Amino acid sequence: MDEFSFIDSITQKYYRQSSLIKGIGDDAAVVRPVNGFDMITASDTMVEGIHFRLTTMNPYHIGYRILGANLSDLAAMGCDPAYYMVSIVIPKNWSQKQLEEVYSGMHDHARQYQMDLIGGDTVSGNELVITVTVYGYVPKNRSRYRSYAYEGDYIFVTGHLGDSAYGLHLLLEQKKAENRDYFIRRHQMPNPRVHFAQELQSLKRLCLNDVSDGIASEANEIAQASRISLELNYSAFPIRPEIKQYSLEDQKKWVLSGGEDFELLGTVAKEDWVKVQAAADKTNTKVTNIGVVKESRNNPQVLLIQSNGQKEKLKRSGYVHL
Ligand SMILES: Nc1ncnc2c1ncn2[C@@H]1O[C@H](COP(=O)(O)OP(=O)(O)O)[C@@H](O)[C@H]1O
Ligand SMILES: Cc1ncc(C[n+]2csc(CCOP(=O)(O)OP(=O)(O)O)c2C)c(N)n1
Ligand SMILES: [Mg+2]
Ligand SMILES: [Mg+2]
Ligand SMILES: [Mg+2]
Repeated sequence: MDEFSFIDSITQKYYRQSSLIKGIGDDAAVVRPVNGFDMITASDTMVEGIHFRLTTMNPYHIGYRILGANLSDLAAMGCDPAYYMVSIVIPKNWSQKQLEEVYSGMHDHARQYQMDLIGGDTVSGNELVITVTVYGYVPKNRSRYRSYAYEGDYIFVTGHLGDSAYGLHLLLEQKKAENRDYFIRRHQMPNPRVHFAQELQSLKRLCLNDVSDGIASEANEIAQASRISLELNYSAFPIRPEIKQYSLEDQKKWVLSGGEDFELLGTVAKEDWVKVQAAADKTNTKVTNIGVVKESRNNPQVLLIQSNGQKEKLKRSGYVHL
């Protein structure tokens, strides 16, 4: 199949979003945003050998996960997903079927949020590299910045931490384990918290960051951006019992800096905590209060309170590319 029939094959028969004027097929796509909304855009890349190996993910998972990583950034801005664009470098030894599976993973994930594929680029090369750019809308001035944490806020996190990194560990070590399939699925098919964040759009102020590199990293990003300190209670962290069976050192490696949880880390005024709990109930999302925000303008940092009450400075220990 040549490049042009490939593009034909991935073009949607119809589009779901009413703000789309022109999708795939011209020099660029055209969107007419609705008044009263801000447009949000984010981009993430997956590279063979860095984000996956053919032993850790099949082509369907690659598609599902790359859209998931991008959706997670949209969720962290509190936004409604609308569009995505895909730029792909395809290795010469990849079959048409493998390529179709990558797109099928993206399509299936996109359909859950009524997103449309509106463009991209196709190039051949030596290893698979896929970049997805997403677009969405948020009611004017309701974006959820990392700089929105205030002294006295409750800190919360969705879902469980460490599942994906533990799943990757089981895949790489080819280990048998209790509920192995669950952890592997959490690695291969993440569940970004889009609906939960949408449900909170009525809140005037909310600070959100998605956990892609590891909570140690994202918590520090919030502390720096908001110029406050986060005090986190390790004993309150939502960690699966299968992970808790391991030594504290192993646990922390997965839970604090394993990355790819694609959960949301947030802070909210104490009086709005009940609204966060209600949004969690409504969208079937687990949410856990894991600490409080402290004043610290001159020395923003993250402190981890151990089960014995001792406080330790939590450094930015998540995944770093360069
Ligand atoms: N190569 C780049 N060129 C321009 N902006 C970039 C580049 N890489 C990252 N960014 C921007 O830097 C910020 C942080 O990026 P990143 O750490 O990848 O965010 P996230 O972890 O949320 O995906 C974002 O605003 C992103 O758009
Ligand atoms: C084979 C393999 N080795 C290691 C990892 C772990 N890993 C790769 S990238 C990454 C961090 C998340 O990716 P990044 O591109 O930094 O996402 P972003 O923060 O930009 O959303 C992690 C934990 C993996 N997923 N697969
Ligand atoms: Mg990124
Ligand atoms: Mg992010
Ligand atoms: Mg990201």
